[in-house]
Amino acid sequence: MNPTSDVVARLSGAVKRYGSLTALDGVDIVLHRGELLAVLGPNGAGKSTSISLLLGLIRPDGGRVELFGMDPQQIDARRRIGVMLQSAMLPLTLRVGELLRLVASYYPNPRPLEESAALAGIGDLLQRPYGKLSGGQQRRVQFALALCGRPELVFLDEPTVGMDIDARQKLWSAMRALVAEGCAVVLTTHYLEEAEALAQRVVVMGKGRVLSEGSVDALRAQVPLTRIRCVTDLDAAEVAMWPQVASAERDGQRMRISTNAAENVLRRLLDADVSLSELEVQRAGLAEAFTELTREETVVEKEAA
Ligand SMILES: Nc1ncnc2c1ncn2[C@@H]1O[C@H](COP(=O)(O)OP(=O)(O)OP(=O)(O)O)[C@@H](O)[C@H]1O
Repeated sequence: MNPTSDVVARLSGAVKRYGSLTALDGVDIVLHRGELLAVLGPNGAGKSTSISLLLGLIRPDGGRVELFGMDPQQIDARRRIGVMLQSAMLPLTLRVGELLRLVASYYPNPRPLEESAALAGIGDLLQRPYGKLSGGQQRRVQFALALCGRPELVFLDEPTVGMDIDARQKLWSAMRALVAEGCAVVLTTHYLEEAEALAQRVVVMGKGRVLSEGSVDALRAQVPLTRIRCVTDLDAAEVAMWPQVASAERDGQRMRISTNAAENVLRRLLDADVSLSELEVQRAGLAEAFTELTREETVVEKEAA
């Protein structure tokens, strides 16, 4: 277990209501020094609301919010964080270098401008007016602004939306570099492969609650399925009846099988069809675990209704 002194941010039983809508219904989230926590969940799950509470942008109707053990609205807590939200309202006429200098000046021990620019991959944009940049370039500048104060904790709310694959990969390496420095990162994303590639821990939210929390591996283990794909003449309906086969479907020449006992099913497949070819075996990923977790919530809701 991490000692309490390692905790950089915490929501305890956080409740937030908007009129009759309960956006957060008793949310517990703890973030430790130097870890990347991915917060996942469908639209409206409460991810941004949780971040807004931790940033002190809104106040909870119940529960507690702590940033470095302080109220998030305290300036001493705010000086230790960097933020990249979904919508940034930045002066369009300022040049990127000027923006970086301005934001860095709010912090007691900022990075040198060149270092921030290099980390975010915007060294060639410093002389350009912010308003003249493409959407993806503006996102990279916003990332540079989030890290220029040498923060101990960075909030990244869907940071790679609108980025091409190259820019996304670069941002991933920059996030890894931040974490390697000991910076904690809270990342919300709809790209599950992003969480899978970067996160030490994942929180899955749904309808204002935390549905599941743990390492990517632990989450994936909640769906202990393996996918088998191969070219075979076997009858899918027959294979679907085999013990430990969850499903078997035909997709043209190929068959797709889900199982929780891959070795046994593979042995039987190879025995049953000596001409079987193009075999692929893959563990279920975070995407499947996520779908399963958020689906269960719907089932529980139906049962409760
Ligand atoms: N200022 C507000 N006034 C009224 N309702 C709000 C407000 N902010 C959020 N909500 C509601 O609270 C719930 C949670 O919203 P939130 O933005 O936290 O979800 P999210 O998980 O970040 O979603 P997304 O993935 O779409 O960004 C939603 O039902 C949303 O409509």
